[in-house]
Amino acid sequence: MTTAPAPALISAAGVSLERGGRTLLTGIGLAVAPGEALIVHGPNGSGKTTLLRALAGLVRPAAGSITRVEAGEVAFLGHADGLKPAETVGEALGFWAKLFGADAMAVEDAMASYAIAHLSRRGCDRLSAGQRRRVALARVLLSGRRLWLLDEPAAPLDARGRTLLARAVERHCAQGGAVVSATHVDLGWTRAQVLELGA
Ligand SMILES: Nc1ncnc2c1ncn2[C@@H]1O[C@H](COP(=O)(O)OP(=O)(O)OP(=O)(O)O)[C@@H](O)[C@H]1O
Repeated sequence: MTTAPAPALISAAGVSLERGGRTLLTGIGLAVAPGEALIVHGPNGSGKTTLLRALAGLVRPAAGSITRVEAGEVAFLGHADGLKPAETVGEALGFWAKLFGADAMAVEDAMASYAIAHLSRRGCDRLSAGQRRRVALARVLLSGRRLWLLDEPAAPLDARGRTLLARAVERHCAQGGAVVSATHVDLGWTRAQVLELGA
């Protein structure tokens, strides 16, 4: 007996997107099932962020349809890291852990995943751009949500940070999660599907 393939966590069919009255993208179709990653690649201004925001339900398509798992299963990381300057890294991750129902062990794991344990007592206003991004990515990990939508997750990350991100994505997919990421840099996710947007 053959088992039916798992339904996609997110899919889009015939999607058109507009910004400022201008058509940006047309005929976009995609499907990302549990265990899969999709990279949306393209140069500056090609519409990657707009597409990611549409996939997250933050922008309404001008045409076509987008189907995704319920909002409580989606973790969206935009360009902004969303850290409070007055909090330390440990306080921030502790707050989110509580919000997501994660325990102290999960916080430790998330910090270890992005090699930020040594920053636990540092104020978020005293982090470098790459360190802030690592903390924001640790928050995505802590969320325990199945579908990650990541907009330029690696832009400020160094080579080590990108390797850690690739490993976290691989683990997430191996556990039945799925990831869609917009990027104009090489993420090194060798098994990901790629959707190439034009200039
Ligand atoms: N609020 C807005 N109003 C009108 N046009 C916009 C708005 N935001 C973005 N655009 C335009 O939409 C196009 C796509 O922008 P978008 O941010 O989706 O591209 P991107 O591929 O993510 O770019 P980048 O790599 O620079 O982040 C650009 O040409 C941009 O000028």
